[in-house]
Amino acid sequence: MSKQEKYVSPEDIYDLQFPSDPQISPDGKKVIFVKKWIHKKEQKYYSNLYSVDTVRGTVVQFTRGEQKDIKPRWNRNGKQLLFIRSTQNKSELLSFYGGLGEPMPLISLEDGDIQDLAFSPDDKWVAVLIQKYDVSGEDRKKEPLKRDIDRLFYRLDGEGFRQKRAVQLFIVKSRGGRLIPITDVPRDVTDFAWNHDGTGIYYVTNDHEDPDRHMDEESIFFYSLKEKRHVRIEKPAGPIGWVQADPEGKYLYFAGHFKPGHSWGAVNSEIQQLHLETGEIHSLTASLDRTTDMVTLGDITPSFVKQKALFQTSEDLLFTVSSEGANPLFKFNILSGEITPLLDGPECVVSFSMSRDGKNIAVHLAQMERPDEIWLLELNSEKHFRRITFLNDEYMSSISCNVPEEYHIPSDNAVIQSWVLKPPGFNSKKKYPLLLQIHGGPRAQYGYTWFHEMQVFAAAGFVVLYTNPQGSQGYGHAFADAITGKWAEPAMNDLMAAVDYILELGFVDPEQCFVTGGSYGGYMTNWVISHTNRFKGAVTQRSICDLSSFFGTSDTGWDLEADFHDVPWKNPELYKKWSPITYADQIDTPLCIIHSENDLRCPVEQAEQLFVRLKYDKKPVRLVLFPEESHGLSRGGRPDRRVERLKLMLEEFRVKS
Ligand SMILES: CSCC[C@H](NC=O)C(=O)N[C@@H](CO)C(=O)O
Repeated sequence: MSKQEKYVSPEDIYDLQFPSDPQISPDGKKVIFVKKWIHKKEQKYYSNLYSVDTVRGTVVQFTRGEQKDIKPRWNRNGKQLLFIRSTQNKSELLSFYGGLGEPMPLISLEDGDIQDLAFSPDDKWVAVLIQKYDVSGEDRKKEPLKRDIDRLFYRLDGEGFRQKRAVQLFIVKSRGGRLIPITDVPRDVTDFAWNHDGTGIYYVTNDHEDPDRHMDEESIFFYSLKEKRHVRIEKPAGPIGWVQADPEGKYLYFAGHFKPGHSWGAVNSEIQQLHLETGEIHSLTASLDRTTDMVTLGDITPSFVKQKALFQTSEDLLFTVSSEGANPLFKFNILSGEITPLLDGPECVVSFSMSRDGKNIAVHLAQMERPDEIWLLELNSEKHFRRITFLNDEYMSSISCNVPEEYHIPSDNAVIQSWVLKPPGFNSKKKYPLLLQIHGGPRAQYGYTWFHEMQVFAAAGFVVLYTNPQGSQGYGHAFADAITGKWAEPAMNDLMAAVDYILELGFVDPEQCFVTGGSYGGYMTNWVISHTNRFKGAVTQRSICDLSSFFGTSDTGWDLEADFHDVPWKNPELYKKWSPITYADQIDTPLCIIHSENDLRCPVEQAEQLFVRLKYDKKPVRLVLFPEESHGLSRGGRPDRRVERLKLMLEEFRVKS
């Protein structure tokens, strides 16, 4: 087989390299990053730290072994590097001092998980977030005799029954010593930041008296190390993504909004500047009408990464937003209020870090042309952006694949950004089968990432169409909010407009159109096939078909109230109207239902209901369940199950085409 004849296959996830979290040294000379890898025999993911020299480009493996090494963080003089290591039985905060030798443990826990860390401004202390377990040691693996549930938010997808002990903030001396607890709050501390001079720490928690019914009403506190006192920072109610102190100590910055009670993502998360003396709050990013959350979806690119805004100088704050399939990097000047783009190409800044002088910025970048790599933005006399890792080049040169083409498709009230990925060796005179992919969220976006799943289908001969219909994030508040109270409309209209548009181009066989989607995308797949017979086959994944039962069985199902402004027992008709299962008798499209047995976000009962209903009616339906897996099977599930899922979808569509 010649080099050009090898196409992307499901098994290629074993060949891909997954870099993330680049942390540039204060002098800008090297970047430490995390590289995730798959242990094929064990079918597990591990991660190690690597270092790349920003001048010579040499890459050195910093840590080795079958563990998860994450969150490398430099101190300010660049002499110490801390990171978190998780093994089967331990969670450790490890320290490299002087860059040589074996890392030494600062904290070693067998009864808890270390989740995050940050050096104090003088480097003498480290603040850490830790979740201690309810039970430790071997007992953790045993099932209890019974479970007494006394709260609404008692399970979390990917985790299971929630720990009773919340995530708390601690500090420890950076050279080692006793772990000192800072918080003892009933709910998780979800973010924190040292203040400008290291005399205290800001932290975020939900201290609402009914936090589970008010998950988007979070508070910020300041803990003074000298006075040993917690003070609430007054602000209007609303969710908070992260907090950041300013270098002068005058303001506090955080990401969020003040419209609680809205569905997640329907309102933009904006960067808020709070004047610490007057309490005045001002949104820095309102004029952009974009969310600062990273909501671009991918199956090898991480989504929903928390990236704080970082001060480049005492006047310039750097931050990212999600916009039109991209995640540009912007600079906000505190004095002039001017916002200037630093990176605004068709690409996604997933995360970034800065050298001490702010002139070198290490970027985890996603693009459509290649799987994610680490890049360096140099802001000296001229702006220079260059790639400094080439981890996936060997893989990319071994396969033949296309870059998606972008279309802007008119629909009733909007223009829908869409991408078409053509099969390798595409010939416009031929007619190809079409696969419409529908994303979940719903307030998320497809965008400029190299998407393994899309490439697999293109390699198998499909024209893959993926779009951001109304309800997606990245096009402003009104666009994201357009599906509120409805969910299926106007998204259905937009999706069909996109299919019609592509059919008009003449290279798709209208008799060979297929549809798939996951989560909300699965909901829309169910909706599509219960409202049109134009598709020859469908695969619905981790889907929702009955909003009413979803309300009570999903880990956060009651959040639907924010979307539908009502609850199912008071307005059953509304929930029925927008539930695809209501229209099940209209489904004639052959359907394959894929669901993970441990999906707590869209519980397996959703798949079961749809399957039994269609099977009872003798409709062409197949149910494929994946044991042990949670909602995130397609991007973080056991590797062989990820491969199997793709293979079975290919088989489903191939048999029918
Ligand atoms: C709002 S109900 C649950 C839908 C789910 N949202 C968050 O978990 C969803 O659509 N998820 C997407 C995006 O993460 C998915 O692809 O799983």
